[in-house]
Amino acid sequence: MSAQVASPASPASPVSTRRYRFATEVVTVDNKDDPYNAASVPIYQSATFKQKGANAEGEYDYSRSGNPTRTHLENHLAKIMGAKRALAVTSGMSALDVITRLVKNGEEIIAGDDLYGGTNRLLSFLHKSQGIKTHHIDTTNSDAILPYLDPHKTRLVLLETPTNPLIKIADIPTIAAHVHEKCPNALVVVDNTMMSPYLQRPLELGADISYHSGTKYLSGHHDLMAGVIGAKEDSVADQLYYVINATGCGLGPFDCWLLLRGVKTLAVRMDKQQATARRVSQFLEDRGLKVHYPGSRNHPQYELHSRISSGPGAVLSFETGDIGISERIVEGTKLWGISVSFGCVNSLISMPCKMSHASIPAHVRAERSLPEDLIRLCVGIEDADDLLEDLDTALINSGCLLIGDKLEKLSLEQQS
Ligand SMILES: Cc1ncc(COP(=O)(O)O)c(C=O)c1O
Ligand SMILES: N[C@@H](CCSC[C@H](N)C(=O)O)C(=O)O
Repeated sequence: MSAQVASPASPASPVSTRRYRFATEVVTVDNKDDPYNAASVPIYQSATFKQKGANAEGEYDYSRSGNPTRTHLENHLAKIMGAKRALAVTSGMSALDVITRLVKNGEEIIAGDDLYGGTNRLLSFLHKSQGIKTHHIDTTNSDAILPYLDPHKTRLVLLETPTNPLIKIADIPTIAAHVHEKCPNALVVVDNTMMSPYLQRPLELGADISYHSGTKYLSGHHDLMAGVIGAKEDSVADQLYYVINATGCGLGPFDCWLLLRGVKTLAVRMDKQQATARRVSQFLEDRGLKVHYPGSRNHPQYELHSRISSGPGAVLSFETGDIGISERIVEGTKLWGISVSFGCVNSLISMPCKMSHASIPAHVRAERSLPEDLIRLCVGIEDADDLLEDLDTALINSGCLLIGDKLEKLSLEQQS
């Protein structure tokens, strides 16, 4: 791929339209041009590609600009995301960094007030380093954005839905319609990491760009870092590609290969993880805990989420009302690994305020009503009964008392 231009005719451009259902398309990687009919796309572990002559540049010259393994991955991702073109970069944060480079000095971003800690950090950094302001709004209220939309300033509207970690839902079609009506030059960007393209399809719901931390569900095994950007229009994809080549954050061949391998099992992994997550959510609600999960009919936006997605996914969070109890629950589990991140085949447990969201200053977390005792669960593919038994033991041993079916906090006297 030429290093000089963001070529619309680059090998990453042609995208076949989806012909089969998702579970079929995701496992069907187009490799028909392979000279040896290799069943798995090879890893082109090469930084450079030779030319036949000084004026005879081939399809690829340098892996920062393009690499055949990356092209296969990007074409496959574009197909499953319903994107005109997809681009693979070194992490989810790198994907957001590339996207925010479309914002010029003096322009503004609008984002949610519940969002991944690293995203908040990057937006704060943009403000400090370049004066690019972000307005944080409540994305559960589709009209909350209206006073902030400015056709001369608004460049990006960034939605996480469900949000990390409070699992709030944004009405993508309604918000996108507001944005496009009032600010024709603004781009609606959806972080679709928690859902994956299997469960939610932002580009079909009105977004201009959808991006993912490929570190999570797309790869599924926590063995690589990656970011994926899908654009609805070639003109936007060309600008993003230009930034990727200019800054050198394209994903390396081995990680492209790992991601291409991992993504094939996305649908089966997600089905299993989601089925168990539904049980975990019910189990916690039955014990009287406040659970945040869009698969629960008690979630305030259950109907909305059911309209814009085809499932609730496998990340949920819950409150205990007491930081000490939460710590004991997290540390009392054996099967649930204490770890940041989600989307892995192994189940994980964490306390966002101490881990993934610790970079958000405590007073900002408080202003945004992020509970310090919140526990986040990322449900894996283990046996569901084992996971529930492990959680049950940790709950009982945490200082909670089971009264009937409900957990009650033990008084200090009772604990001693
Ligand atoms: C919702 C969300 N978006 C983006 C990211 C960033 O992804 P990465 O860790 O791959 O940079 C994360 C987590 O890190 C996340 O939770
Ligand atoms: N130390 C890291 C924390 C990464 S959190 C990863 C993931 N998005 C999650 O929500 O758990 C950092 O500061 O970025």
